[in-house]
Amino acid sequence: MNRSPDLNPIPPPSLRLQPLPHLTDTNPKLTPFPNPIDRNQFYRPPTGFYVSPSDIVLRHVTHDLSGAFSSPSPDPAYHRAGPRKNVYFESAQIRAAIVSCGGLCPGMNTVIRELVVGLWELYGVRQIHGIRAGYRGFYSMDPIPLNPKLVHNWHKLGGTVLETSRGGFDLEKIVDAIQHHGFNQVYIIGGDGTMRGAVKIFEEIRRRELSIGVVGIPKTVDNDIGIIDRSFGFQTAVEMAQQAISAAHVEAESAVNGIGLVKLMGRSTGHITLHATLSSRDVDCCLIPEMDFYLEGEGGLFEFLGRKLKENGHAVLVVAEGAGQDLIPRTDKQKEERDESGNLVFLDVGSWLKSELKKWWERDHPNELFTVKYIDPTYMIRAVPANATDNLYCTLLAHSAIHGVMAGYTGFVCGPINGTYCYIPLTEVAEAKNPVNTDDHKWAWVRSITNQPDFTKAG
Ligand SMILES: Nc1ncnc2c1ncn2[C@@H]1O[C@H](COP(=O)(O)OP(=O)(O)OP(=O)(O)O)[C@@H](O)[C@H]1O
Ligand SMILES: O=P(O)(O)OC[C@H]1O[C@](O)(CO)[C@@H](O)[C@@H]1O
Ligand SMILES: [Mg+2]
Repeated sequence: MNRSPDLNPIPPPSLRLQPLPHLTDTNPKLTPFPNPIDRNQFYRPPTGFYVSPSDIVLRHVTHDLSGAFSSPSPDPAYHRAGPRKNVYFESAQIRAAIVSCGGLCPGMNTVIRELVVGLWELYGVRQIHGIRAGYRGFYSMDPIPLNPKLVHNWHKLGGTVLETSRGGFDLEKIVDAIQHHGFNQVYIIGGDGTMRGAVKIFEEIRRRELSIGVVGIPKTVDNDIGIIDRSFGFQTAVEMAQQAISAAHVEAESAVNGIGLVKLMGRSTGHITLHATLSSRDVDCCLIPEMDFYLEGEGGLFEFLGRKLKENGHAVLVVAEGAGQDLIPRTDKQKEERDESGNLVFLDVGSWLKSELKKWWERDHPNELFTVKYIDPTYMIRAVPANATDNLYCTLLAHSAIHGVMAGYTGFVCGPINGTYCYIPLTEVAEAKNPVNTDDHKWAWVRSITNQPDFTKAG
């Protein structure tokens, strides 16, 4: 790790600045150049335009002055993102590669577009290539040359024009292909799995002592990546989920003993479900993977829904796809089933709940009307273009990534921490998870809105 005070300054003892890998760690002979933005007619950098390595962002901005909850270890701090006075690449020598991996997320195309436009306009890069269909595309398909004209309207499109895939991670073949094509900047857009793969690519590139910058741009509609404030596309997805919840509410309200059931994305985290619940106010019960629940008996889901139907005549239930997976009966084959990336394949908690609800009602209220309307908007909430806020976020992310790579940093991720864009070591992001904290005020707020049980009594 480059400990030169120029690149990784020594912070005061109360802070722990997370050092960033730099190309000069493995190639100390690399020399910096003045940033070509100096010559950019639109920017003409004013004083204070460039960010210096001593500009840092604190991970925690809230502090307890009483000291009751203060931690004895120093607070983590991160390098602030932004253009640096010096860069480690000559524009004409740059060959950049952009790849998108994993599931879709609103804003992927915006990030790609802005990487292309930013590299081209800010730094005069002309060799920019898109890698098709995720990691496997490095070694199995020809790269696509990209330019601002080609990508100019991509931010209006959902999905990823470059295409994406799961699986296909072959480290040797990927790094061989990066070398073969002469790429010296690699921009990797993806979720937690992608970031774990990016760490391996970064480490292999270091092992081979190649001067190639690797940056991860965290993409996860589930918002399951830690440290950063939130992932791009998440807000768009929450907004889309509102439509499904509203429809479920209308359907439930218009039936006798109507239940509106909505399943939302969220493999291991319930952020979409939680935020959609809090914004909608139509939800009577919110089930997330971080919280166990049970159906029968005192304090169970059926008892609660029965009470809601009696009081209001209808109820709306929103469930994250990863919730209740332990309750759904599985065959031995289903227990082993994984997708191409090794993620466990989930059973449909919505269909299962719908069928269990019907069985319960027929058993306990055989002569009363009852309706469950199940809405599964799964792909609709992520296959849309980003909203305005997410679009802006994607642009700033892409530009932050470019500035960091140009400055010679590598093996890092960019993202907002407390509203300020930062560079975070890739290894740290690949390990950090972001579960919903069911002990904090937000979850308490959900429970106060819904009055749902805490499911702590034995089922
Ligand atoms: N531990 C790992 N090491 C190397 N590569 C990995 C690892 N985990 C996942 N990958 C690769 O990363 C890519 C994307 O992984 P995955 O399908 O899990 O999606 P993701 O990046 O987590 O995105 P999301 O979950 O948001 O859809 C795949 O090509 C997969 O093979
Ligand atoms: O069907 P696909 O493309 O594998 O994606 C589904 C998964 O992708 C995600 O959106 C992100 O991991 C999960 O919520 C969901 O389980
Ligand atoms: Mg994932």
